[in-house]
Amino acid sequence: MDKEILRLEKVNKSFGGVHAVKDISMTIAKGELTAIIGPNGAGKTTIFNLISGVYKVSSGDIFFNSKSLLRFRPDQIVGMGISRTFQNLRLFNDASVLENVMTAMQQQQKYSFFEAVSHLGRWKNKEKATKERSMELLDRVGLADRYMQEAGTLPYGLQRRLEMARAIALEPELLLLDEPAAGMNAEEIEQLNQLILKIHSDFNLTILLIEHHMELVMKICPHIICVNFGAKIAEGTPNEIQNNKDVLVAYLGEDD
Ligand SMILES: Nc1ncnc2c1ncn2[C@@H]1O[C@H](COP(=O)(O)OP(=O)(O)OP(=O)(O)O)[C@@H](O)[C@H]1O
Repeated sequence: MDKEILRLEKVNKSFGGVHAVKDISMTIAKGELTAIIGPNGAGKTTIFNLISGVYKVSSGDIFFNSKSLLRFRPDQIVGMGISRTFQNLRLFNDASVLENVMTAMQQQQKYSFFEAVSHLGRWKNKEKATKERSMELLDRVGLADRYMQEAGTLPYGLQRRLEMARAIALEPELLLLDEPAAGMNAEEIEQLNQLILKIHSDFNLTILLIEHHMELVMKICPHIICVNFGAKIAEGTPNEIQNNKDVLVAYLGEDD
């Protein structure tokens, strides 16, 4: 395996009586495009919430670039190089597409209000540079022609695209995508697959994505991990996963 970027070691998470994540271990190599799949309620989003520091593990450890993440807050974890999207979009609906990306980019640059007022000239230059870089990013994700539009008025598929642009604006090494295809039609999903492949190579990212629908990830993710009832039940290539008995059983009876 190439150099490891993320490792989960025997991670457990319980909410009262619900054992949502059971003894999960996994290793993601730098530059990989990996999917975590599993039926509804399998524990996928909880795994993301543990990696991004939203929840604390009940036991086990999570390493990013060989450093344990357990004592860091979510904002510190973003600063270390992990950003994410959410199943339920978190955009500034009344702000423009460009402003949405600029806000994320400025968060990453971390310049304070005092710096802004005391170095007005420099701040203006930064503002200009941020705007240019945001436009470049919007161009890469195919939203440049919509930059003035209010985010909330974009078609749903494009709102998901914008949310991805905001996550990329935080300049992550590892990008976590939480069900990026949720609510999309077949054509939007095909476009999304192309976009994920493009940002993966354009931005030199490691991508870990969660998906409920197995067939969506088969085309684009060479490394797939399947979870069910909180535990890892299979890991391998699309071909190995497709032919894994436990995976087929986990998905049997699923009607959507
Ligand atoms: N904050 C919480 N409090 C209590 N239980 C929770 C909490 N978050 C998740 N759970 C429970 O943990 C289990 C796993 O949920 P999780 O959302 O991680 O599954 P999922 O695989 O992401 O499902 P989906 O595909 O429906 O999003 C479920 O039984 C869920 O009800």
